[in-house]
Amino acid sequence: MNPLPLVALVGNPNAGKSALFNALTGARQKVGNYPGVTVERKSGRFSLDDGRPVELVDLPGTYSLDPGSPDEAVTRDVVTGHQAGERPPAAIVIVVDAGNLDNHLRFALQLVALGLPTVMALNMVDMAERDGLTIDAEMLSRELGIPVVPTVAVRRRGLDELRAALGKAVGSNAAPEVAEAAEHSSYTALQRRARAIAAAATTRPEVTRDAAERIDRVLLHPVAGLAILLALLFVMFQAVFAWSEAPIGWIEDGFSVIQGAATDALPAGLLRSLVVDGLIAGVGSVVVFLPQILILFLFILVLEASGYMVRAAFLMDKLMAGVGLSGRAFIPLLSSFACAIPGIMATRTIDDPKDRLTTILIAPLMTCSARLPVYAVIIGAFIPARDMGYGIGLQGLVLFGLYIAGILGAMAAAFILRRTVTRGAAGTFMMELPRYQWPDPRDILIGLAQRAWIFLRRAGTLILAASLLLWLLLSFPQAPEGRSQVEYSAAGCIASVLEPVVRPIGFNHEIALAIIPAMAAREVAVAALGTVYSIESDDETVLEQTVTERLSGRWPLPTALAFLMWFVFAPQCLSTIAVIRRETNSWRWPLFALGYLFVLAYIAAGATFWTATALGLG
Ligand SMILES: Nc1nc2c(ncn2[C@@H]2O[C@H](COP(=O)(O)OP(=O)(O)OP(=O)(O)O)[C@@H](O)[C@H]2O)c(=O)[nH]1
Ligand SMILES: [Mg+2]
Repeated sequence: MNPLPLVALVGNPNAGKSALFNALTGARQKVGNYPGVTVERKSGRFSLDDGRPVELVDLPGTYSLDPGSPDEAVTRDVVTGHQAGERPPAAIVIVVDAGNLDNHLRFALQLVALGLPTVMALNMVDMAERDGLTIDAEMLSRELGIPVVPTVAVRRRGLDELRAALGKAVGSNAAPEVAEAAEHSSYTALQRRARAIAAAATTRPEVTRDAAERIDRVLLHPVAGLAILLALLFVMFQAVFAWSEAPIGWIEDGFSVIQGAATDALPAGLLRSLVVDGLIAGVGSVVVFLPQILILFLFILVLEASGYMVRAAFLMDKLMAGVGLSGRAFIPLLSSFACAIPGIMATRTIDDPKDRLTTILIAPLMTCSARLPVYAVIIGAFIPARDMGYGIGLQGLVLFGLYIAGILGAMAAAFILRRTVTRGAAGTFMMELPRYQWPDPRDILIGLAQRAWIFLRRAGTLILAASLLLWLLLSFPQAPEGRSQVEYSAAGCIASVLEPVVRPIGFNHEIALAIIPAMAAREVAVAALGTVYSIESDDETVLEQTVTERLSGRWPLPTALAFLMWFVFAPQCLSTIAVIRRETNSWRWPLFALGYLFVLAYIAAGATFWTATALGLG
C-alpha cells in the first residue's frame, strides 16, 4: 500500500500551526498563546479539494533550519527528509503570523529555498486587521514565488482556499520559481530581505497599537507587575476552595447514594467490603476533587490563552536568572503545575543541555494537580475554615503557602544544582511577547473537558487498580477476633517496617501505610486513608462520612503539617520518573531525582514537625 503523501506545517512558534492543524484535521491538539506549545510531531489526516487524502504533521515552531533545541531538531529533520523512519514531505505549509511578517518571513525564506512544493498560510489576518494592517497577499506570493493564502485558523477562514492550493502543490514537482540559495545566506542577508518584502507587502496605519503597550507598562513593571502576578495566584487558590464547596457536595452525595445502594444490595461479607470499602471509597475519595482541579485549570487556561503567561515568564526572569535558570524554563515549570510529565517534555524548547537538565530535575517540585486532593483532604480536616478578614480564607491561604513552598524549594534546588551537578552559565531570555487575545470560551471549555477526562480516566484505571490492590493487602490475612484488621493485614505489616523510619518526622502507622501506594500516584494516598478507615470501623455511620470528616482531629496538627510538607517534596509518582528517564536517556538522572527529592522531603517534613511541636501546635 502506498503511504499517504505527507504535508508538514512549519513556521515560527506561536504562528497558529496547531490551530490550523486542528481546523484541517478536526483534531484537538493543544494550542496556547505562547511560543513552545507543541514539542512533538503530531499527525492527522485530511482531504484535499479533489478528495485525495493526505497525512498532515504539526511540528514544533522554530526560528530557522539550524536548530538549537531538541524540539527544533525534529522540525528540521522532518522538513529536510532526514527524520528516521519518515518519508520526505510531498509539500510544506509555511504558517506565518500576518501581523509579525518581518520576523516570520526570515524563516519562510529559508524554507522556500529548499525547493519543495510549498504553500504559505498567511495566518491571523484578523489580528493584523485589528491592528490596522493591510497585507497584500498577491504581492507576497509574487515575491516569494509560492501561493499565499490568507487564513484565520481559529475561525476556520481560508481553509478551502488552502486545500485548493495544496491540491495543486502536492504531486507537482515544480520547484518554486524563486529558489535562491537562501538556505545558505547569512542571517543578516535573510533578515534584510525579509524586512524588505514585509515592508512592501504591508500597509501600516499612522497610529500603532498602543493599548497593548500601555497594559504591558503596568503588567511588566518590576514592582506593580509582580504584585499583580502574586494577587492573581492568590485569588486562584482562594477560588479553589471558595467556589468548589457546592459541586463537591453534589459529588459526595452521589457517592453516598451509590455506597448506600451497594451496601443494601450486597450481603455483608468480603464482596460487600470489596465494593464498598475498596472500590467506591477509594475512587470516590479522589473523584470529589474534580471541581477543585477544574477551577485551577480554568485559571491556567484563561491566563495561557490571553497571552499573560509569557508576561509572567518575563517577570520571573530575574528571579530565575538569580538561581541560574534560563527564562525559558518558566513555561515548562508552569506546565508542571498541571502535571510534571508535560512540563518535563516542554523542556525540549530549552537549547542549553545543562539548563534543560536542571529544569527537568526541579519540575517535580512544582505542585502538580495530583497533589491537590491530598492537600485538600488534609487542609479540610486539620485547618479550620476561618475567615481572616477581607474575605480571605485560612484554608486558601495554607494552600497558597504550599504552592509557594514548592516554588521556593525548586528555586533552592536549582541554585544548588547549578553550582554542583549541572554547573554552567545560564542562558538568556529570548521570547517574543504574544499579542493579547480574549480567550475563546469554546477553547476553554474544550480544555476543561480534556482535563476532566484525564482526571476521571486516571480515577477509573490507575486509582481504581491501586484501590483494589490496597483493599486486598488490607483485608488479608484476616485478623483473628480482637485484633485490628489494618495492623494484622499484609499492608499493615509492610507499613510496620517503614514506620520506624518515618516516626522521627512525626508520621504514624496510617501515614506509613498511605505513602507506599502513593508512590504510584499521589492521589492514592487519599484513597488509602479512605479505605483504611472504612475497613477499620464496623460502625455503619462511618460510611456516610467523607475522608476529610473521618480524619478530622485524628492526628496531631504537627503530624498533619509534616504530611503536607512531605507531599510538597517527595517524588511520589512513577510516571514522572519514567519520563525523566526517557527525556535524559539514562537511568542516572531519574535515580538522582528520586534520591534528592526523598532526602528533601524527609528533611522538610521533619523540620516542619519539630518546629510545629516546639511552637506548641500539637
Ligand atoms: N485571532 C487569531 N488567533 C489565532 C489564529 N491562529 C491561532 N491563533 C491563536 O494563536 C495562539 C497560538 O496558536 P498555536 O496554534 O498554539 O500556535 P503554534 O504555531 O502551534 O505554536 P507552537 O506550538 O508554540 O509552535 C493561540 O492562542 C491560538 O488560539 C488566528 O488565525 N487568529
Ligand atoms: Mg503548536
